[in-house]
Amino acid sequence: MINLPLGRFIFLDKNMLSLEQIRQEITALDQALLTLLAKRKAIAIDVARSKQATTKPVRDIEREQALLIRLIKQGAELGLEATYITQIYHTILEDSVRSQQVYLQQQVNANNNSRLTLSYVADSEALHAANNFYQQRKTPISLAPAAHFQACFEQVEQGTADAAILPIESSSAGSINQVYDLLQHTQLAITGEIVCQQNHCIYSNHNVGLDQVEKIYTTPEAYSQADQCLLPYQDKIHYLSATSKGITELTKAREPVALLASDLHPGVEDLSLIKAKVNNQADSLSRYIIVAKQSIQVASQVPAKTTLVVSTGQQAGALLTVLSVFNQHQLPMTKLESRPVKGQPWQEVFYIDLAANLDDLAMQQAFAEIQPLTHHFKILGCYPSHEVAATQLPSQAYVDLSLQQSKEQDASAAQHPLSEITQHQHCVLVSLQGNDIEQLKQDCQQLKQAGSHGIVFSLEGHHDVTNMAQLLAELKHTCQQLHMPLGVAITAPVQIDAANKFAQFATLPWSDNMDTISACCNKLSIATAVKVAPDTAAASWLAQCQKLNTSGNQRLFAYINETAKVNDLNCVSELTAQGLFKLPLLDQDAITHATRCGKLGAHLELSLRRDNQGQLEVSALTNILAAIY
Ligand SMILES: C=C(O[C@@H]1C=C(C(=O)O)C=C[C@H]1O)C(=O)O
Repeated sequence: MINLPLGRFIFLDKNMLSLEQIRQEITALDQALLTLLAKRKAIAIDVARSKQATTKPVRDIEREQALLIRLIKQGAELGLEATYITQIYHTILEDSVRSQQVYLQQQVNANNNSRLTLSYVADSEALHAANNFYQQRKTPISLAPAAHFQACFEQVEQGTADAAILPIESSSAGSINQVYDLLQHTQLAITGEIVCQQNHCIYSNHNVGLDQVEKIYTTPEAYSQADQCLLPYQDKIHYLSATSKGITELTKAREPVALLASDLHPGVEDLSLIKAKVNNQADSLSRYIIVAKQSIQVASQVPAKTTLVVSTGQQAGALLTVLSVFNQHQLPMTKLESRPVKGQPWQEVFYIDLAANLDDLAMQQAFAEIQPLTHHFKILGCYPSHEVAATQLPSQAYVDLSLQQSKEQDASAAQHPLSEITQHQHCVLVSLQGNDIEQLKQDCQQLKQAGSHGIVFSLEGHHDVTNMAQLLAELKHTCQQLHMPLGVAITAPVQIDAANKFAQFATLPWSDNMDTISACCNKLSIATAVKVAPDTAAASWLAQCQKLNTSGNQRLFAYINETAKVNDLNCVSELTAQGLFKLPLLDQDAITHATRCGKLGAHLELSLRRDNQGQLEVSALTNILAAIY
C-alpha cells in the first residue's frame, strides 16, 4: 500500500507560504517520487527472476499497452496530459526492461561486477556512452585511453585492457569503415552494443555568430553528420584528426574560432554554444560496439543480435543465396555492410547483423546451410540488443480514449474555442496561417496551453524567399521553446528551401500534376505527407503513387482528409494489402481500414482560424502520422 500524504499538499494555501516553504514541499514530493521509483525498479527485478524460471521474454508489449492506457485514464482524472504520462512512462519502462535484461545476463554469464579496464579512443564521446552502460551493470571501470581504433583492439588482444568500446555506425553518416576493417582480422568477440543519441553543435571561444568566426574546426566524421549547415562556410573549414585537438585550438586562439562537435564530447561544456543541433538529420543516433577476448551468451529471454562476416565469391546471385537462407529461417537482418578485402581488388566481405540469438535452433540450422555457400564465414559475436523501442498504443486505443473523454466533457467547456483540442487525448497538430509573427507566436502559446502537440503552418500566399525565411525562423524558435514540432503546408516549389531549413515535416496537396508534386517531394529532405484527393479511381491512385515512389524521398506518407469517401479508403486498403500502394497511409476516419494494413499511427490535425472579431476558431480535421516528426 503506497502511503503518499497527497491531501496535505492539495489543501495548502499557497498565499500563506513563502517560496522557500513551497519549495520544501516540492523537495519532499520529489523524495517520495524517487523512493517509489526505486521500489518499482526493485520489483522489476523480482519479475525478471520469475521470468528466468518460466523462460518468458523480458518484454511484454500487451502488458505495457494496458498499463499505459490505464495510466492515461487515471492521469486525465488528475489533470495530467496524456503525452506527459507517456513520456515519463516510456523512460520508466525502458529502465525497467533494461534492468531486467542486465539481471538475466548476469545470471548466464556469471558476472561478478569486478572492475574492468576499458580501452577507448582518448577524448572521444564514447566515454559518455560507456559510463552509462557500465553504471547500469554496476561494473566499475578503469580507463585505458588509446590513440586510435587499432590501438584499442591491440590493448584488448594483449591483455592491457579487458574490453574496448568502438563506434560502428551513425544513423546520419553511416558506417565507420576503419572499425569494420579491424573486425575482419580480429580474434576478439563483440560482446555488447550501445545506441545513444548525439547532437552535433557548433561551439566557439567567443559568443559570436558563425559569420564572425575565422575558422571552423571539425573532424571528417563530425563534418559528415552536419555538412548541410556548413555548406555556406566551406572556406573556413579546417580538418583535424580528433575533436579534442579542436578544443585545444579554441582555448589557444585569441580571435573567434569555432568547433563542430558532439554535445557529448568531453570539454565542450566550457565553450560558448553558438548553434545547437546542426545534424543533417534531427535525430542522430550513434551505435557503439564492445569487444572483448571472451564471447558471451545471451539469455533466451533477452532480445539478441548476432554479427557475422562472410565472403561469397563473385558468381551471380551468391549473396542473394546466403541472404535467402536467413529469410527461409525467418531471421531478420538489421544491417548489411560490405567492405573491400585488402590485396584482392574488387573482392568484398559482408558484415551481417541478425536480430536473433546464436543459440536459437533457426540460427544453428541457417549457419549449417550457409557454410558450404561461403568462402569465409565467421561469427563475430552474439550480444543483447540495446534498443528498447517505446511501446506505441494502437490507434484504436487513442480513439477510444478520446471518445470517452469527449463524452465526459461538460457542455460549457465544449463551447470554448480551443476545447476541440483538449477533447482529444491523442496527438493534435493545429494548422495556422498568417503573416503577423507576433500574432502567430501568441497563437502558438495559446495552442500549447490548450494541449496542441504541434503546428502545421500554411505557406499559401508566401512567395518571397527572404520574408518566408524570417517568418519561419521565428516560428521555429517559438516552437522549439514550446517543445512543439513545426510542420509546413507547401503550396509552391519556391517554399521548399525554407521548409527544409526550418520545418520538421511538410504536407503537400495531391494534384493532377503529379510530376510537380513528385519533384517537390524529391527536393524535400524532411518527412513529407501528401494529401490524397478524394474520389480518385484505383488506376490513378496507383499511377500517382508510383510517381511519388520514384521521387527519392524516403520519408513519404499519403494522407486522406476528412472528405474522403469510404470507397476511396476501401480501395486504398485493398491496394495496400496487395502490396501495390506503397506509401504509408494516414487517416483518422480510415483507422480501422489502415490498421488492417498495419500502416497507421494516426494523429489528428485541427485547423485554427480567427473570425472577424479576431476570436480563435478551431475547425476541420485531417490526419498526420506520428512517425513523421
Ligand atoms: C515488469 C515487467 O516486465 C516488462 C516491464 C514492465 C514494467 O516495468 O511495468 C511491463 C512489461 C514488461 O515489458 C512485466 O512483465 O510485468
